[in-house]
Amino acid sequence: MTVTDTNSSATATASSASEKYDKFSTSSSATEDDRFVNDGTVDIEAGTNDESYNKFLHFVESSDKSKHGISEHSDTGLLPAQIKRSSENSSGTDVKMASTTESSSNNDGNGASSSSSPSRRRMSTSRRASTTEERQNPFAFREGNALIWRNVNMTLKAKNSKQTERKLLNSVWGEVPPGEITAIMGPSGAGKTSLLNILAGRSKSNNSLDVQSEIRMQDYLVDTTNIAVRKQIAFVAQDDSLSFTATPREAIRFSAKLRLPRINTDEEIEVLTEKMLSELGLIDCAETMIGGELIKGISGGERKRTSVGVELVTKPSLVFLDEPTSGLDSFSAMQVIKVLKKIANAGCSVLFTIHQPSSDVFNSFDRLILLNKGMVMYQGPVKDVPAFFSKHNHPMPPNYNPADHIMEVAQQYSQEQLLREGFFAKDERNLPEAIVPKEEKELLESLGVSAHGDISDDEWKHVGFGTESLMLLKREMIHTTRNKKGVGARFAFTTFLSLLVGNIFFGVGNPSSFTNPSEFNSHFGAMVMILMMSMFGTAMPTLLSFPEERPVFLREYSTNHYGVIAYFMSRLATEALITFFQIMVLLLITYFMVDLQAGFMNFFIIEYGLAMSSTAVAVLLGCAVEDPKMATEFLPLLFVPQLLFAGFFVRTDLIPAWLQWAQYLCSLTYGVRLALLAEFGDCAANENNQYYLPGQPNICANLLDVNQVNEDDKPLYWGILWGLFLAFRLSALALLRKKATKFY
Ligand SMILES: Nc1ncnc2c1ncn2[C@@H]1O[C@H](COP(=O)(O)OP(=O)(O)OP(=O)(O)O)[C@@H](O)[C@H]1O
Repeated sequence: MTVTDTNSSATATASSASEKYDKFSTSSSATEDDRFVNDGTVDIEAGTNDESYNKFLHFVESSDKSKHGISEHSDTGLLPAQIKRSSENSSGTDVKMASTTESSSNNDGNGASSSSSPSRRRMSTSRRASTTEERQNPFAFREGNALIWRNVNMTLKAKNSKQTERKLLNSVWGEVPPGEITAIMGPSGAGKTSLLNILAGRSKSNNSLDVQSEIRMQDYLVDTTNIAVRKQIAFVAQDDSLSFTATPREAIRFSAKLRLPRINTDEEIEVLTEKMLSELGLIDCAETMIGGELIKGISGGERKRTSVGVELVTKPSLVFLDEPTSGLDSFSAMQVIKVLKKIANAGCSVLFTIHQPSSDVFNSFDRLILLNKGMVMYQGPVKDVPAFFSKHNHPMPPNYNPADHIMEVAQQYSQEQLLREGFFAKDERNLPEAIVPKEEKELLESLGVSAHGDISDDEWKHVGFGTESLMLLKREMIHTTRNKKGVGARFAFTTFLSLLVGNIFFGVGNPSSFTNPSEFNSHFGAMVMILMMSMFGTAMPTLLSFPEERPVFLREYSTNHYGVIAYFMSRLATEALITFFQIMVLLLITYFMVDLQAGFMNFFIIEYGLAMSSTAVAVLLGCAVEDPKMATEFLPLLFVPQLLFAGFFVRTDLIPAWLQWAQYLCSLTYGVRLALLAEFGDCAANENNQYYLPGQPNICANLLDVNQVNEDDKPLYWGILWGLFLAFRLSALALLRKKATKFY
């Protein structure tokens, strides 16, 4: 496939768009439009044409600022705490939001300047024409979202009266303008990742931490922990949570297909994917599996670049990256930074943390936020760094990496001395009052306009539930076939254990050689053993695999790949298929070796129902725990109650009354009852059965009686078995959805 450089067209588009911005910002129409309600918020529903936006702009800029202030009556559910704080802090003056693209050259580390507000301009654009060429271009123009923050505080709470609280971030402030790349640097432990996580909505107050922040996208006050807002931010985390059986090409294509509007054809997505791979130097390894602990795959650097590609291919307008160059050699690091620059040139706001950049990499940043012990030591354009450090007694040594120099200053001198020398400038920006959107929809409409052009609402939407489910299912199937070690081990163990059980209980199911009751007990024992094998053999891998795949799911869900239901359904379909084959293997060996009496298919259906039902419990437990190691701790919780309440160690009516309800949660109980009816139902009904011993009671009937099995209750047993399946699956779905939405 040929890959052409289309960046020039992106630049051309960008400049035409900025002309458009300028035109908007000089608009003089001053009448109040019907779309603007009295509190100054905009009614998106009423129309989004440019003329209306011009009016809105003029209205915003000329009317009483208090109209745009923070409304105590906002029903968005966003930032109730911050609404109050913002009202208190707000200057109420008529100064526009700082745009750092034109920062003054005598910057004193506070990066504030006074160009026209990017956020106001941003509101004035509509979806533009979208061409195939644009859709195939990873660097097509998009309308960036300025991110501005202040008063970001993070405090480690004191655990007891002897401890004191520890400020991890102290009144941190800053901004990420569209069209620029902003690096966060600082010594280890300075708070870089903490700041990035707070801005990206991935950190929130909890028992040990107190987190406060005031974050704006454009002029809108936002709660980035709100999942709807968080989905607007592309985030590349430090740990690359990628599906380990996918290839870089598949991972990037998957992200593009699910996250770009449906107007993008498969062909366009193919070209886009190839361009992204080429830009990131991933063509050579595009067909190699990403790999993980069990499978050797692409290198760490290639994995990192794949993570970057997965996010950038969606043409985000705001992207955060946590150490995108860690583990990369200087050439690859520069390659990544160049791609970030191109994305920024296309209108995106880019913010990332970085450790020890080379001087070339450092000089290619537009802006720098230098954190030291949780405080902003410097904030502003990178080109102003040498002058700033010289002015404050630490001139750059000649021929020295500026990044090394500023890190040395930050680490060698005490915070008090640096304060005396004039570092740690206070936030002197004069921000306008923030707008609190009336509805979440209003905020999302105003932030969500992107590079996808002037297209209909239908084409603008992402792919639907059907495509999401199919793509997920396809990926799950590929994962299963490629995960040879994992799936292979599952089938190998099943075969081995089946052969073991088959040999130990060889022929015990055949009553023709029956001479004494102990042989009958072996028959019953073999049946129960096969049931337990099918149950634990399928539930255990599921319990362990769910937490393993959890980081991938959480990343993809929180970055708008698909919904929880589509994910859940595709997992269910894959599990159902694997379970089918696993039970088939198990029964093909044990059924015939043990010589069971129930019909093969009859027994298969019971085994399958039991396995699916027990897997549902495993999925629920798997959703509840956060890491695979913790999942192994949960294994006894999966097994022991099943054995206790199954009825073959102790009759269920002998269990204390206050605990008897638990038997209805144990699928093994009902699997055993159904299997007993299938295996021994006929002989229980027939006094002269093959197990008959003269002078002895009907032992088949006795076995059913001891286990409280009643032929008439068969539909009830099936109902409970499938009812448990449904109940546990739905609970797991609800839990997963809750966890995904509250993922920090
Ligand atoms: N959840 C937490 N509980 C306790 N302390 C925390 C927590 N999160 C961060 N910290 C502390 O906050 C400080 C800043 O951590 P952070 O990871 O943000 O630093 P960093 O600048 O990214 O460091 P590095 O460059 O080493 O990754 C550290 O001292 C860290 O121990």
